[in-house]
Order: sequence, then C-alpha cells, then structure tokens
Amino acid sequence: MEIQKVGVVGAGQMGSGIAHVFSLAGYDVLLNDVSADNLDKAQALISANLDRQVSRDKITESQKNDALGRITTTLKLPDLGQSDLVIEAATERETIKTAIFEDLQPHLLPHTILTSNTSSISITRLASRTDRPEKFMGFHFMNPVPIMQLVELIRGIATDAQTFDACLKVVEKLGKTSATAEDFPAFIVNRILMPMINEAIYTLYEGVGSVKSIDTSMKLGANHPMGPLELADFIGLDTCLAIMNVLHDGLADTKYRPCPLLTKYVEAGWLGRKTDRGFYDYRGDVPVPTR
Ligand SMILES: CC(=O)CC(=O)SCCNC(=O)CCNC(=O)[C@H](O)C(C)(C)COP(=O)(O)OP(=O)(O)OC[C@H]1O[C@@H](n2cnc3c(N)ncnc32)[C@H](O)[C@@H]1OP(=O)(O)O
Ligand SMILES: NC(=O)C1=CN([C@@H]2O[C@H](COP(=O)(O)OP(=O)(O)OC[C@H]3O[C@@H](n4cnc5c(N)ncnc54)[C@H](OP(=O)(O)O)[C@@H]3O)[C@@H](O)[C@H]2O)C=CC1
Repeated sequence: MEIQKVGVVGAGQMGSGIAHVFSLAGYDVLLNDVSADNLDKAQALISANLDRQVSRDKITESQKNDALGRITTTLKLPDLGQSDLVIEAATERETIKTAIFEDLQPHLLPHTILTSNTSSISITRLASRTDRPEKFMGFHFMNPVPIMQLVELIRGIATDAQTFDACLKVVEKLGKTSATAEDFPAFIVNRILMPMINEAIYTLYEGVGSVKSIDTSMKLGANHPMGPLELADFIGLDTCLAIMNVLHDGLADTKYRPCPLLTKYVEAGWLGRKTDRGFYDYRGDVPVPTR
C-alpha cells in the first residue's frame, strides 16, 4: 500500500514542521487543530520557513508553491479519516492523545496507520486504546523538523512488521534518518537529553550559575549548538515538564525528579519561546535572561 494522504493532528511547532516536510516530499497533507487561529499561524510559519529555504537556495520557488498547495487545513478531526497515515502531534498529555485516537477511530479506513509524535508517552498504552494496535507506532520527529535529520521509530508491543516497514519507507522518502527505539519512557533521545536539561535547571535553582553562565558553559565548553536552558525554552517548558513526569512515574527513580523551578515556570505560564517568556524573555529585540 502506497502512502499518499497524511493527516497531522496538532498544528503547533511540531505539527507545522511535520506538515512542511511531508508536503515538500510530495505527500498530500491535511492538518488539524482545535483552533482556527492555530491553523492560520501554522500556515504562516510553514510559508515563512519555506521562504527561508528558497532564499538559501535549498528549494525553488515552484517547489515551495507546490508544497503549500499540497497542505489543507481542517478543524474537523473526522476529515482525517481518509488518510493513509495519521501523525498525532498534539499537546504532550496522554488524555488529549487518547481522546484524539478514540474520536478518530470510527472514521478511519481499514488500512490507515496511526502514529504519535509523542516525546515520552507509552506507545503500547496509546495503541491499546485503539482498534488497531498492530497498525500503531511512535513516529518521533526532532525540533526544528525541517532541519533535524533524525526520526525515532518506536514499535509498540503489538506493532506488526508491515507497519514498521511502511514507516521506515516514509522516513527514507522524507530524506531523513531513522533510529529504532524500544517502547520505554521517553525512548532514546529524551531519556538522555531531558535529564541533562533538568540538571541544568537544578544548577540554576541551586545558584551554581546564572542562566547566561549555564548556557555559555555548555555552548562553549561542550560545543552544544544551544545552551540547555535556551533549548528548554525552544522545546517548550510544558513539554519538558511533561517528559520528566513520564520518566519519573514510568521508571520510579528519584533521579528523574522534575526540578521545582521548572514546575514554577510552567505554573506561571512562562513556557519558553511559544509564550514569549521562559528562562529568557523574548519580548524585546534580544532575549534577556529572566534569572
Ligand atoms: C523534545 C523532543 O521530543 C525531541 C527534540 O526535538 S529535542 C530538540 C532537538 N533539537 C535540538 O537539539 C536543536 C539544537 N539547536 C540547533 O541545532 C541549532 O541551534 C538550530 C538548527 C536550531 C539553529 O541553528 P543556528 O546555527 O543557530 O541558526 P541558523 O544558522 O540561523 O540556522 C541553521 C539552519 O536552521 C534553520 N532554522 C533555524 N531555526 C529554525 C526553525 N525554528 N524552524 C525551521 N528552520 C530553522 C535555518 O533556516 C538554517 O537552515 P539552513 O542550514 O538550511 O540554511
Ligand atoms: N517541542 C518539541 O521540541 C518537540 C515536541 N514533540 C512532541 O510533539 C507534540 C506537540 O508538541 P509541540 O508542537 O511542541 O506543542 P505545541 O504546544 O507547540 O502544539 C500543540 C498543538 O496541539 C493543539 N492541540 C491541543 N489539543 C488538541 C486536540 N485535541 N486536537 C488537535 N490539536 C490539539 C494545541 O492547541 P492549543 O495550544 O490551542 O491547546 C497546539 O496548537 C507533543 O507530543 C510533544 O511532546 C516531539 C518532538 C519535539
């Protein structure tokens, strides 16, 4: 079965990036979200990112226009029922994801493959709430999607070989590289990355360094492209906290305890770049550390 129609649920930073790379690779994309405003913002972001690729001679103007022409949006989740592949990229909360799959289920074609871009939540558990656990997988893109080469592929306990192979082929067609992870909390990338970010927040919380000194240390001392606090703001502090909670609950080890300062920022609604404030304040011309 050839995958051609792709449904993407959630038009935030990941859903819009996913729609961008699929449309550029020639797939027809139907993008869904709960708000029309989110869909408008996603289309504007995709268009701006495609423009940047044109200006850097990565793609032509006509590739950009073709890609934009292949993306349609809808507020109605059942419209995604005709897709060959669905990628769920809504907020990192299990109740939200489960409800999406349950609502979508009656409208699906028998062959539709369901996937989640979750950063941490059990694929086996999400799959078990659907009528097709054998056609369910983790399809985990990295942020920013148009730039990052990796896609983590995660099999649930019941995922069959055909589904896995179909997703592998899609990753190849996107021009990306896959790594396979077993289905345990936060898989590979976030099992390693998120405790480092959490530790950077503890380093700040305990006064070992300021936001600036922590980020400068890791950029210039460990050659990371972004400091850990800058990266946390880029990912979204709500998503970072959700991942740490999944690690803490799922592995029952105190080494994954989310830093109380991370919780405080999330409770304040200071979620990073997406709300214009996190460990940095982005409301001016240059980001200013908030601590
Ligand atoms: C949480 C999870 O579940 C999993 C995750 O995703 S964890 C997060 C993984 N991501 C990372 O670790 C990203 C770390 N940061 C980086 O790699 C770099 O800082 C970066 C690529 C984001 C930006 O790089 P930079 O050198 O500072 O900026 P810049 O030179 O302007 O951009 C580099 C490229 O990225 C593109 N880019 C930058 N920001 C972008 C964005 N938000 N969206 C799309 N493209 C973007 C630029 O257009 C440029 O493209 P070309 O190379 O094709 O010209
Ligand atoms: N941020 C990152 O670096 C990465 C994130 N991920 C994962 O990707 C997923 C999305 O993350 P990200 O894009 O950063 O999050 P965002 O907060 O940027 O976007 C999530 C989007 O989903 C929307 N949404 C919420 N509920 C529903 C629903 N029931 N149906 C449709 N849309 C809904 C949100 O709307 P509203 O805001 O109005 O509620 C928002 O537009 C998460 O599972 C996350 O863990 C994976 C890799 C990297």
